[in-house]
Amino acid sequence: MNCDDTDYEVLASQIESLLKRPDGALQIRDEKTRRRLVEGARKLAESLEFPRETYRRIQYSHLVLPLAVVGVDTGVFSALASENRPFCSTELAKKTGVDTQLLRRLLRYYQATDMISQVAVDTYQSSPVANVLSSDNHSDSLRFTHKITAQGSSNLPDWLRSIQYSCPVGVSPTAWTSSIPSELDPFTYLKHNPWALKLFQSHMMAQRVGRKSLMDAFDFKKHLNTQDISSSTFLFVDIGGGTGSQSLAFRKQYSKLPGRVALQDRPEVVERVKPMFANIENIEAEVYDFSTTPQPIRGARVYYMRNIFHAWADAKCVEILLNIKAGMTEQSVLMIDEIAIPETNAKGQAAQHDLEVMICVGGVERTEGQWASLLSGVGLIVHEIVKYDEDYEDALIIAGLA
Ligand SMILES: C[S@@+](CC[C@H](N)C(=O)[O-])C[C@H]1O[C@@H](n2cnc3c(N)ncnc32)[C@H](O)[C@@H]1O
Repeated sequence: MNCDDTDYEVLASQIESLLKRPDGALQIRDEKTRRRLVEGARKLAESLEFPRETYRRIQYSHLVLPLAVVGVDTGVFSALASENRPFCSTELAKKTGVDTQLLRRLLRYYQATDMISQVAVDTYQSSPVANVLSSDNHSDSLRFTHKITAQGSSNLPDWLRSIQYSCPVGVSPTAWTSSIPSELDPFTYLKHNPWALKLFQSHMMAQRVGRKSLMDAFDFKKHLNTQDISSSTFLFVDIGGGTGSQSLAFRKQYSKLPGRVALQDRPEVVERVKPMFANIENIEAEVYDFSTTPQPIRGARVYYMRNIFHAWADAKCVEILLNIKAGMTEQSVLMIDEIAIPETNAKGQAAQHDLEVMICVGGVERTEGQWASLLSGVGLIVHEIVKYDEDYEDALIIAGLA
């Protein structure tokens, strides 16, 4: 027994027996408890490490992403996930065309990093994570991070030195575009590289899987000014709506409300979305540039923007906000669906997103205070900040004309 009364032998045995249970996490029904355990176990594991072990963990972290991409590209993960049974390396080599000797080394790494499990000598089985990595959106999301964000993060030390460690918000080229290198701004680069746009859109969708949905957490009907709504009223304008997931979710959830839903985005994005909207009533997609053009739809009830402002510096956000404000009337609200970072104890997810947008687009995730001052600077007043997913610091910032 230790002096702090914790019997570490017993604790270690309990943890080991929990780990032997198949699908252990699924047995914890209470989500709050599950998340507390995830966070507690992670912190405990890290606090138990000697500094030399932490150093090695950090040093070898660069292997995880490229090796996961190899697992996706070779079809190793999807081959394992195709059946709920173990496979030996020769069978997997036949299925994937990967040399058996190389495959054995890869499989050893995947089991050591818990991407798959090993059930006997030279015998491996899929795991929940390998099953997820086999899905198209997640595979492409990994490829996006590998081909784009990771190029920028490798370049980060040199890039930050080259800008004398100044705050890189709005700095162009970004850590990523200077690594390609490209003179194009990030979104124009995507336009000229359809392969990258496809990966980016998959990344956007995969990032949201399993996260709390705004449509479930927030009752738009309660906040919508539904007076005088007619079939021609614009209810929900999804500015920079991307793949259309939020426009579609809103239309589905409020199918009984009369009125129109519109998605606005760049031409190459609208072109992809239009066929998806073709057979759905009261939903449309139009080309609109929020940087240069005053909002053409006047008096919509909700102007909704998810993950837009974090790509831009304050000066550019002011231009975008003034363009939206030009369309707003007293009946309108602006709803910004983004991270609002707390001043203390920000979660890892939010801190990671902040660096991702810094690297890729020279952007920034803002604190609640930064949101309020940005909006008041253009004559908009924050009515309410609804935090709907504490783990990601996801928030809905609702503002109206001052
Ligand atoms: C990070 S994505 C967010 C997409 C979507 N709102 C979501 O949350 O899934 C940013 C979106 O802004 C669009 N965008 C970038 N610059 C734009 C501009 N000047 N005018 C209109 N849309 C723009 C991009 O094409 C992309 O679809």
